[in-house]
Amino acid sequence: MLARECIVSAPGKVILHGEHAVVHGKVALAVSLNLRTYLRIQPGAAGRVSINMPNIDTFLSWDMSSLHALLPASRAGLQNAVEPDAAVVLKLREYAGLGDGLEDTRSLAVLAFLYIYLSVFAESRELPSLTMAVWSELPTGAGLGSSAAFSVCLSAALLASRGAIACSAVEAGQTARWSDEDLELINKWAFQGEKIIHGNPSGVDNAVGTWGGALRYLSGKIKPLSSTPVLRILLTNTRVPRSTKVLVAGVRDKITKFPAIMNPVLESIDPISCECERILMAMARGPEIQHYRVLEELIDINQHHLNVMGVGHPSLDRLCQVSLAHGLHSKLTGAGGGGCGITLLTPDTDSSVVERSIQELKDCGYDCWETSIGAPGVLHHSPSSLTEDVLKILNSY
Ligand SMILES: Nc1ncnc2c1ncn2[C@@H]1O[C@H](COP(=O)(O)OP(=O)(O)OP(=O)(O)O)[C@@H](O)[C@H]1O
Ligand SMILES: C[C@@](O)(CCO)CC(=O)[O-]
Ligand SMILES: [Mg+2]
Repeated sequence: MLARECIVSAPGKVILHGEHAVVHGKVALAVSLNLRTYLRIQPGAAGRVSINMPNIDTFLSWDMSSLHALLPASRAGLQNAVEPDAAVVLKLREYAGLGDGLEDTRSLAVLAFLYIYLSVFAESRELPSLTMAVWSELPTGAGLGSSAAFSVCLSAALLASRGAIACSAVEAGQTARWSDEDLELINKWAFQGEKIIHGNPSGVDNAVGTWGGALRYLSGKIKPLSSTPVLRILLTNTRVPRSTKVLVAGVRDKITKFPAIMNPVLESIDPISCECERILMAMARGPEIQHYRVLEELIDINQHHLNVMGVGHPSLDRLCQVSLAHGLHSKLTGAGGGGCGITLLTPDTDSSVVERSIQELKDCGYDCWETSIGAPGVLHHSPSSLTEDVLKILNSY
């Protein structure tokens, strides 16, 4: 049985530049979003573990004795988040009665839960009864880091329940952050969750979900970009469903098939991200309209590269065309193949142009809204710090 309930949240993210290339050791620039995933675990009915994930229409409950049989034989220790191996994942799949289709990414959330739950409690050999509920403001599987926000929440809540990171009660109406050391551990386990959901993640999405703000990410090295200008960004969800796991695997296959063509494309995306970072730093010292012109060009150049990598989609081409007709520049964000795109709004963009663009994109059947970026990373919540809507949803399970 758990000692008490634990409520956490983590933000989604927008990748400005470097998606896909970052999986292959190139730089990515990413920022957190003001849309969050909320997760609560609380003591459950004795002898049962129940998970409620309304965003993906998944509600499951297991008997504790059957879960005990799945505990890994080795106890690698909490500090060394262990990579899920294929045999373990297969065993969990069979246990949960899940098919092995690449397409059904929803089932991967169940696997991520089982894997982190069993691993985190493996050492104590005592599995607690619990009930988990997750609710997200993020569209699922649309390029805004919903899988990472979910994995970060899962990791934080389970580590806190295990007593592996601080879990003191939060004052009414307040939220609390964890120490850097605790955040490192949350991020390590969230990365394992992402491995189950993405196959071969770079780690950039879970880093943003954990630390929040703006950051530069390169091969596991995270550099916070503390002085970035306030950028106005339009987010468009084409509502075309896609799976990051499938898209990342597709890019890997293309690189294997055409290394001499694809490696230079990756090499060329790297300086796009670096140039963007340089401009953002210059803008933080004093933004000029010329900086925005460069950012717009970088967006166009990167979008072409992403198309060459095979992660474009006609719905994203349409987003680029519609926004460009109003003088605005867009690119896909996240894994592409549908999902979301970003459009840069500049100080010389008239508000009527923004309104017309939003309307035209909505007329295409897309969701479109101006977003705000730079939200805090993973948070520990008191129940009264949640909005009534979120609390109502979490309380209904
Ligand atoms: N709120 C949620 N509840 C349960 N599972 C979730 C939730 N949000 C995301 N997931 C899991 O993440 C999967 C979607 O992850 P995927 O990586 O394909 O998209 P994304 O993270 O939204 O986009 P990107 O990786 O491009 O930023 C879902 O199918 C599900 O397994
Ligand atoms: C496509 C990708 O680069 C970003 C997905 O948000 C995958 C990853 O970095 O893990
Ligand atoms: Mg994802």
